[in-house]
Amino acid sequence: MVAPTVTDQFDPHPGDEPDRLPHPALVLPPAQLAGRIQHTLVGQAITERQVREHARECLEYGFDAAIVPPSWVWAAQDEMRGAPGRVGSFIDYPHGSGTTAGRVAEARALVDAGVDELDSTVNIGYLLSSRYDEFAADIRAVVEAASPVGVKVMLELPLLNPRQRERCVQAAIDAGVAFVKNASRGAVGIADPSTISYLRGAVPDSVGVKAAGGIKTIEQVRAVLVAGADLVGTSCGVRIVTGGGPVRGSLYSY
Ligand SMILES: O=C[C@H](O)COP(=O)(O)O
Repeated sequence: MVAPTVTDQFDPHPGDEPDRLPHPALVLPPAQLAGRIQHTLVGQAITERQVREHARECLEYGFDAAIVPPSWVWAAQDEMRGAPGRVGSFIDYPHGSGTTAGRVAEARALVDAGVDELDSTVNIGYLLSSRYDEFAADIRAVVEAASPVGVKVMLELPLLNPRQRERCVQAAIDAGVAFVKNASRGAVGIADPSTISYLRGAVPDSVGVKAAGGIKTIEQVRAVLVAGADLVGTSCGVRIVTGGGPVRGSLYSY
């Protein structure tokens, strides 16, 4: 599930000294970074028409996956039937304050529905209450329920102090997550390169890093990829790769 790094797929001058080359994320045109973007549709009033349009956009621009609300996975899958696109969804979004039993049931239902990708909130309230065992057990339960689909956990790092960040990341690693993600959405905090770089340094190479939260420009995408992100989650994928289109996203809708 861990994607190869951007560097793996780009060698503009074979034989040159690698350290003399700019990072590929800085020089590739926006359309060629679409494969790093998880095209995300979140919100309270999402309609079938929007989900189907979102799935078509995923195919048209070559995004890594279309991420849609749990109840709409079937519609995205239907729209992408026969095409190589991948469909993902999210668990207990956006707050992560549901019961472990409910989150486990949601994970199982989504896996049974055939999702390719799963992002999960974590119960950050447990962590902030120093209930570390409950916090870790909840992540483990979701990871086990989702298997064999890997889980990306949204760690809500902007809400945590440095010690809490360490505990949070370690619990995710110990639970066997596939990816760590800095935050669930822009309303929690805008993804910034220093946080992504922290995450990249805190997890082993076998764990991917996804940057998300208020990413609305190609410059932001380039910056988080250079900082070590493997994937970028954003509600503004089309705008980012085309330079036009509406600004969307949880930053404004929550
Ligand atoms: O993983 C993707 C996030 O939900 C997108 O956050 P955003 O709505 O702030 O772009």
